[in-house]
Amino acid sequence: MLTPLDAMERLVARLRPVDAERVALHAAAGRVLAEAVLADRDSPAHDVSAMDGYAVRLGDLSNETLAVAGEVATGHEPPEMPSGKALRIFTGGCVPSGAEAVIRREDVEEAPAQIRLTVPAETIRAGQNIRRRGENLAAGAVVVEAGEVVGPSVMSAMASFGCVEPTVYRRVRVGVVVTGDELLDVAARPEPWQLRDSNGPVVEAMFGALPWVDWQGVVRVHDSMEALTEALSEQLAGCDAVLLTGGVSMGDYDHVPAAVREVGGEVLFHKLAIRPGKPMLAAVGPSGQAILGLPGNPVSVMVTARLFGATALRRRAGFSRADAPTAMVRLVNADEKSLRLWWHRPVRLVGPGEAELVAGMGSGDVASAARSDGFVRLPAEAAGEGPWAYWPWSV
Ligand SMILES: Nc1nc2c(c(=O)[nH]1)N[C@H]1C(S)=C(S)[C@@H](COP(=O)(O)OP(=O)(O)OC[C@H]3O[C@@H](n4cnc5c(N)ncnc54)[C@H](O)[C@@H]3O)O[C@H]1N2
Ligand code: MOO
Repeated sequence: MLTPLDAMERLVARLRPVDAERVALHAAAGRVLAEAVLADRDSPAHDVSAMDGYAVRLGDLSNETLAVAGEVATGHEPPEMPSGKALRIFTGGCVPSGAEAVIRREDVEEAPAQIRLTVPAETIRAGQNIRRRGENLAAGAVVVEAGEVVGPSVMSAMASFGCVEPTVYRRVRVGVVVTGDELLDVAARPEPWQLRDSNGPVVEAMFGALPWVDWQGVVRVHDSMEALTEALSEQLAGCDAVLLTGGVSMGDYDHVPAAVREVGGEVLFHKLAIRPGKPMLAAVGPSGQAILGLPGNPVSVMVTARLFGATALRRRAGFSRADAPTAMVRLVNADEKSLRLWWHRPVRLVGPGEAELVAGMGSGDVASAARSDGFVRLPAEAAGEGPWAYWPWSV
């Protein structure tokens, strides 16, 4: 049986990013860059002061005191450096040509029109407290590669380098088909043989509000081949990725594998060496859509959506790092249990790099899962405290 690592590789290899579009900078927050951001000028664009202080020529420091000729005004072209005098300068101010160092305010005694050094003149070196033009990056260089998400740090660079209308991937249209005759709306009062649909809301909570997702909604269908095929092809017509829940294992009413084939899906894998979620299916639709059949048990849906759903959507969204695990944690209450499958166990974070296993009754136990922050992965046959790869439930 396929390992989750091989399955992930197969999935990523067969999916392609959606098209790109240009958007205004403010609308690019949270979106994925489809083109690299380039520096439109040197950074910094001029030699600048790293401190509040005084710009000086080194040769003038032998004098006991130095007259202050004026200041370098912020936001203006710097004046010429006068000889035999200092210029007051502020952090980020452009260093006048001819100035060789900036002396910090706290290293001088300040009088209204002159300064006196309070540190030995020999300790002031050429270039001291000056950040050189282009020392961060030269004009034309790549600041951020395509495939990165526009978070606060990327936004800062884009604004600084005048990226007025960046090219980003368009948002990935995601739809969901939830299957099961036993399922009712959350507002319903179920009989003991019925259930409220929790998988639809779970998948929506995981992906629906992401800035790079265009949420197309959840449709619920009965366990009939006709109803399922119709719902799936309707969702595929308007989506870049469709997630199905339930109906993917061995039961007489598990129509998902047949329906996926019926609508022209090419199955990439069906059944993985994982718990929970072993019956999982992945396919590619006729126009490159990601199709995932997530096993119906609620915790299986949470785990497989977080692992394979997130990766498939990120790949379609254009992320260069589609399947990076987020962190490693050590278990503070490890046991010696292991499986011949790759085991995903709910945990609660208890400290930096530390997590606690949350006891539960398996993949139908939503009450226990609700006390966890995410899950760890133990490879087949592995046991003990780890550290293990950890995924938070939230993407
Ligand atoms: N003979 C076998 N039977 C099963 C196997 C197997 O390998 N051989 N695998 C088991 C595993 S593991 C899982 S997981 C389940 C997954 O099966 P399905 O994807 O076909 O899921 P369903 O049978 O439709 O549902 C399973 C379970 O989850 C509940 N469910 C379904 N949808 C929802 C929803 N939207 N909200 C809340 N709960 C939901 C459903 O009522 C069932 O209780 O198969 C095992 N069987
Ligand atoms: O592995 Mo299933 O996914 O037990 O619920």
